[in-house]
Amino acid sequence: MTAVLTGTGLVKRFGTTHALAGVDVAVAKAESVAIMGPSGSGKSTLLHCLAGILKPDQGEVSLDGRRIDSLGESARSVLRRTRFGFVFQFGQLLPELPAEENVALPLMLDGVPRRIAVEKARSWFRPLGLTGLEKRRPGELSGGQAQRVAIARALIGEPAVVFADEPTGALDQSTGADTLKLLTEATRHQGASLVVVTHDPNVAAACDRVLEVRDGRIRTVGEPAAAAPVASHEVSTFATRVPVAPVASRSKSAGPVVPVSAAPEAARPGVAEPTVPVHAWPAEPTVPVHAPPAEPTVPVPSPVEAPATDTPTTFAPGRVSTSGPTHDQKSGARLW
Ligand SMILES: Nc1ncnc2c1ncn2[C@@H]1O[C@H](COP(=O)(O)OP(=O)(O)OP(=O)(O)O)[C@@H](O)[C@H]1O
Repeated sequence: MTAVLTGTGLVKRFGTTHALAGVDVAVAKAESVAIMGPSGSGKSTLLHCLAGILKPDQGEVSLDGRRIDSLGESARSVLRRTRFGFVFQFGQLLPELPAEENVALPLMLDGVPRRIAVEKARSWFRPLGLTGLEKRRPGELSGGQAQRVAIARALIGEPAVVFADEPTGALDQSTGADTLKLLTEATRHQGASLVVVTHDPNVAAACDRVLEVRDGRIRTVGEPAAAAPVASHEVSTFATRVPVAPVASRSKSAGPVVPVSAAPEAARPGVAEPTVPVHAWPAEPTVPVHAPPAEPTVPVPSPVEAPATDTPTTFAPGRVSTSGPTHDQKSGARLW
C-alpha cells in the first residue's frame, strides 16, 4: 500500500493524561478508515494529530511522504485549508452566508475570486441532492442538508484527505446513512482518503477499514464487517448495495454507480425536497487545483498563537466571523 497519510509513534499528553500512547497508522489513497473506541480513548486526539491541528509530543505525521507535524502553525493552517477537508457533527456552517458561499468558502479564503468559487461550489449541489438550496442560509436547511453542504465544502478544494468527526452523530439513522453514503462515495470519487471518528457501527461498516483505539493505543485493526456488524435492515440494504471496491481499483474517473433513496428530511416551502442522487459528480475542476502549501493570501491566525477572539477570517469584510467552519467544534482549535 502506498500511504498518503502516515502517523508514526504518535504520543500526545494533556497534563498527566496520555491521550495517545504510541500510535502507528497509515492511510492509502482513496481509502476510508474508521476510528472507533470508547469515550476518552483518544480518537479525536488521533484525528487532530493526523490533520495537523495538534502537534504530537512525539512521533511524526507525513502527507505524501512529507513531514507535516514539524511545520509551523502558519504552514499547517495553509495545509489544512488546501490539502484537507473537514466534516464535523454540527455547527460548521456560517449562518450568515448562503449555502453556496459556505461551500465556496475554502476557495475564497485561498484567494479564488468569489464568482469563480461560487460557480464551482454550485456544481456540487446537484450530485449531493441539494439543487434549489444554493441560496438558503444554514438556518433554512435540515440537518441532513446542512451536512451535505458541509461535505461539498470539505471536497471543493480537492483535498488529499477528508477528516470527519462523528459526521452523522446529529442525524437520524436513515438520514445519517444517506449522508454517510454521500460522504464515502464523494471522497472516493475525488480520489481523497477519508478518516472518520465514529461511535456508529454503521459508519464503520461503510469504511474500508476500522481502527479500534483504547487507552491511546490502536488495539485492533479490522475489516468493518467483523468489527462493526450492521444494525438495521435499512442500512444493511444500503451497505450491501454499496460494494467497497479495492482501493487500487478506485480512481477519480470511476464515478459512483448506485442510486440512493431520498433523504427523509422535512420539506421546506418554496423548493421541492431533493432526492439524493449519487451521480454526475462535478467535472474536472475549472478552478486551478491548489498548489502545494504556500503562505496564505488571506492571513489566518493560528490556533496556538491567536486567541478565540482574534480578528475575523475575512474575505468580505464584516461577513465572516471566527466561529463556525474555521474551528474544530470539539477542541475549538482553528482549522484554517
Ligand atoms: N485539550 C485537552 N485538554 C486536556 N485533556 C484533553 C484534551 N483533549 C483531550 N483530552 C483528554 O485526552 C483523552 C482523549 O480524549 P479524546 O477527545 O481524544 O477522546 P475520544 O476518544 O475522542 O472521546 P469521545 O469519544 O468522548 O469524543 C481524554 O482523557 C480527554 O479528557
